[in-house]
Amino acid sequence: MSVRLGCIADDFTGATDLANNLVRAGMRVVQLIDVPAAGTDPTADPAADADAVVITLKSRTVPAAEAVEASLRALEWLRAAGAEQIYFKYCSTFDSTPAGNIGQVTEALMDALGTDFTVATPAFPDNGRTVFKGHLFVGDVLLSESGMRHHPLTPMTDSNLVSVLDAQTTRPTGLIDHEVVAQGADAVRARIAQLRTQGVGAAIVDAVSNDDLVRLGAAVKELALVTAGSGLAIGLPANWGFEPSSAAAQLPPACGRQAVVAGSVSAATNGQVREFLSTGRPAFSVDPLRIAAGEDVAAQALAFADKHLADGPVLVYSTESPDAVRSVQGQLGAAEAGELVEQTLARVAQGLIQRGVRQLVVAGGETSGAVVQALGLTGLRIGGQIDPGVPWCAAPLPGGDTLHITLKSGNFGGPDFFTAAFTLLTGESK
Ligand SMILES: Nc1ncnc2c1ncn2[C@@H]1O[C@H](COP(=O)(O)OP(=O)(O)OP(=O)(O)O)[C@@H](O)[C@H]1O
Ligand SMILES: O=C(O)[C@@H](O)C(=O)CO
Repeated sequence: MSVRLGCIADDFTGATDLANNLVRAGMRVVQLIDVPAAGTDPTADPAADADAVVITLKSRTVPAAEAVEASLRALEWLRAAGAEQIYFKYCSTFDSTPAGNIGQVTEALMDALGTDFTVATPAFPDNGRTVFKGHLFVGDVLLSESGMRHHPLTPMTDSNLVSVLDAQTTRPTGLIDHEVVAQGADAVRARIAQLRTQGVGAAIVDAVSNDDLVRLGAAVKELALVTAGSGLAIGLPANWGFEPSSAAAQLPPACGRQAVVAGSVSAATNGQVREFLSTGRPAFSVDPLRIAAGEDVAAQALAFADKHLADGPVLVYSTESPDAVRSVQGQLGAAEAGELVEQTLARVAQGLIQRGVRQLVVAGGETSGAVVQALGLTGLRIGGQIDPGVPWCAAPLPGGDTLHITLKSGNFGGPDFFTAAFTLLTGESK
């Protein structure tokens, strides 16, 4: 059987978030890290029995030309695997800047697919992301009033997604508003036909509930390309007859030591770090200025971990308040600080695996990308959901052992995520 849905995710936490929603909507999903090497036969690999394949890229904050090139390579592979529809997954907070990459990648995929129209919606109501009149809300506040206004790489200061996307595209951007979505799939299809005659390339779609996403899913059945956060995955699989299922893939039993590596500076991760510290468990703070000064901070973190790993989860974090992050960025530059921290945390993760960690929580999309690449993981099996958008996954390590890993989006997860995740995995009470 060939792949129904081919997905391209612009970061690592986002890819597992999407895979999780597709699994829960009844699809068998394979998540691949990066595009398989040229010459790999798509029918001779695990994608052969998958209903959906999610290709994981780290293309959210790289220069737009690089993101386009990687996305087109992924598209080519997915089409060769037989994908009938393409899903470009970006962040539920629409993380991008006028320089990209959501609009630029969307248009490149449209051109390659020879299609003149697509939809765009980051709505994910289960995680408080709703879109109304084209404006994105995070919980009860507009995007521009949420913690995302301080994001170190993609500060989101405009909540009007029509204007945000329009600044990134050559074709005009339109809106399918809630009044239309509420009327059902036929009304959405009629609006799409109207927008097409007006030359609109992509339309932001309002959605404030899962029912809206189900209606939208049915309406976009015939589109070659859809673009969204993970929420639309709630509504799409039904187009092929899949039904929601709570039977996520069973992962093998977890063993080994436990650790958390947090490089996210989002509001939810800040709360989770505070909560972990309040329990008195061992935690090591990574200071970017020390890395920049030439100290071997990764070695210091691992020496700290050596003392505590035998007693339970150890946290290594660079998570800081927005003010502290701004101050570091002012001294080092935002991209440079990000890169230094990511590379250090990736080395820490490698060292933790060498020290017997087999249950690893990673917080932050960019951070997850750096860690997964450093660990040489090539694919993830999706297991049970810890919190909306965050499943446990399993991956073979290059040495043959199984690593249980969860890639937590910066703003996802409850306050006690860093301990609750292990409790769920091992079935032990706290
Ligand atoms: N103390 C710090 N000072 C400056 N930059 C930091 C600091 N800690 C982390 N960073 C950088 O900030 C960026 C955080 O991005 P990341 O994607 O990992 O987290 P996030 O944006 O919260 O998560 P998500 O993308 O899943 O929402 C990374 O590049 C990281 O290296
Ligand atoms: O959509 C989201 O918010 C997440 O899956 C994500 O992409 C965070 O990086």
